[in-house]
Amino acid sequence: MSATGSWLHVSPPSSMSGALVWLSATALVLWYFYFRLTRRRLYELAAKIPGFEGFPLIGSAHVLVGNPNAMFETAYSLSFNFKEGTPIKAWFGPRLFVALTDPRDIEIILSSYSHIDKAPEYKFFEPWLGDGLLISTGEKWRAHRKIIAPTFHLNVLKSFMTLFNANCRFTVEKMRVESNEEFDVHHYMSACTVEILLETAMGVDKKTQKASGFAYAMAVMKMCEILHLRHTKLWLRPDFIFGLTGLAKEQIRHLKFIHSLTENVIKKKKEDYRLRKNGLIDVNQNSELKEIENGSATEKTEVVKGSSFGQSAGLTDDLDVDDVGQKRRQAFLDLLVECTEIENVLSDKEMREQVDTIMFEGHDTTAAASSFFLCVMGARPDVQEKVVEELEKIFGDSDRPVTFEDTLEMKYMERCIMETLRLYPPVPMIARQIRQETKLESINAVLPENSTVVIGTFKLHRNSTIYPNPDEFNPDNFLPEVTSTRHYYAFVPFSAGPRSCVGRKYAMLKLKVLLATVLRTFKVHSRTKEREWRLQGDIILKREDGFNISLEPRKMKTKTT
Ligand code: HEM
Repeated sequence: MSATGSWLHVSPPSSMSGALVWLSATALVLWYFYFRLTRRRLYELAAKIPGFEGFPLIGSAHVLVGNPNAMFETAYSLSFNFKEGTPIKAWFGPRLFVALTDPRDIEIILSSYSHIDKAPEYKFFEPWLGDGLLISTGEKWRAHRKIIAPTFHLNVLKSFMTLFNANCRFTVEKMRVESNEEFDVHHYMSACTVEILLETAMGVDKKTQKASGFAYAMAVMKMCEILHLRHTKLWLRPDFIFGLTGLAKEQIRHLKFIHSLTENVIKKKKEDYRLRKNGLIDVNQNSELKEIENGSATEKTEVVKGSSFGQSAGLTDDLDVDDVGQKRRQAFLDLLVECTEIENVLSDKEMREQVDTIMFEGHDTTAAASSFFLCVMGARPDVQEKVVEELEKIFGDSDRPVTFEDTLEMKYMERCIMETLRLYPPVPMIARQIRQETKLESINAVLPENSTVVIGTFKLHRNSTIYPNPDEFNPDNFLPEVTSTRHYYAFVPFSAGPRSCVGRKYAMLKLKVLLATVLRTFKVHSRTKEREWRLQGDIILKREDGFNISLEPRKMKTKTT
């Protein structure tokens, strides 16, 4: 017998392993008590919040086991077990999540500069968006927001009108091939919104790009699916496990493609900048913007009523500051290049992160919004006819492009866009990490430090105590006399407060030009009623069954330029 064998013989395996099991169990119990003790305050505060207690250790994580696409609808139906507007808690492993759907509670979080930290779930975006505006926090976020917000000022947006029109007309012409068959309109909307972003905020000609807008949008869609899986499947959260899966390889492939587009855009822009600096190409590239800056355009400053979302109820923020004439206004990437090349306030890496962020946030959200809008038009011919009547009043028989002034007249269409964003908010929820105990308004309870707050936008927008018949599409929900009496935080498709969407005015203007161009050209039909749509909330709200519509031409070809 070997020496090892005799040693084993002296200490029988059963008693050895028994002792080990006993020791481990004792250590585990002690650790568990210590763990509970250090979190006593968290449990005390959580006990006052209604919701799901779940099982020991895993909480409600078992709910996440099913089909990730069905999860959104499952969570929504579970919320009906509680009184409308009440905060709802759920434990996922040791983490406490509290969903807020009362406007008063939502205001406490969104209006505050203390609650600007994003939840840890946003970190899965990092390989893609780095520390861009969507994810960053603290001083970095503040400094970058100050640089970026003015690039979406109304005067910059007005200078994009020609490009909005040209790209929307181009898309509409492409859609003619669909004849009367049903097709997924989201494909067209996402390609169009990517290309518009390239040509406006980024200021590059889409034809100079190797990849098509559609290919970019598809890679983004795949990335959202992967991120959604990481959010919902707890075992995919640790990087080392995720790294072993095929999904990680897929992610690398999609990111390579996505980043190559943004790198190309930046390269092109920097080349143009250097040529301009050396006087080799025209400095006044964006002549429309130049005209507006010089004051040769119709008006210098104005208060825009209606079309400029976010100015209601007297609430202004960094997008609404009107200091035109004192500051030179530039489009997004023009300014960022100057910040890296001249002012040195932004590194190349930071610039790329912001370009990736704007490319993602700026296209997928508006693609979803415009697709939902067109599906609603198909499902509600009565509403569609009223939108078209308004367009006919504005344009008559003319085939002319949409002007900024026209968009101010599209009041009914604007209400329909708002109503679409109410029922189908492209960002159906937002999550923040709470760094200090925070008293709630709707119930006598306090959010514990380090809990995760979920702003349940989709649920909030369908609260029957705020919106009568909440599931019915009713543009009158946005009549001025109705909105003026509603809590400002009862409608937050663009979030609100200091971290609200920087692109909201851009989005509203682009949506009006795009949707007016489609509806001036086609009558939209849909075979399915809204109640039959299957919604999927993977980062951006979508229709799992596809945004299927068919088109009937209203008139002859539109001009493509
Ligand atoms: C219908 C269209 C849009 C909707 C519904 C929408 C919605 C939102 C929401 C809800 C947030 C807050 C997200 C969070 O806190 O997790 C947000 C942030 C943001 N959005 Fe949008 N968005 C839209 C269009 C755009 C466009 C067109 C752009 C840019 C061109 C844009 C750029 C951004 C950026 C950069 C942020 C981060 C802001 C910050 O944290 O300071 N969005 N958006």
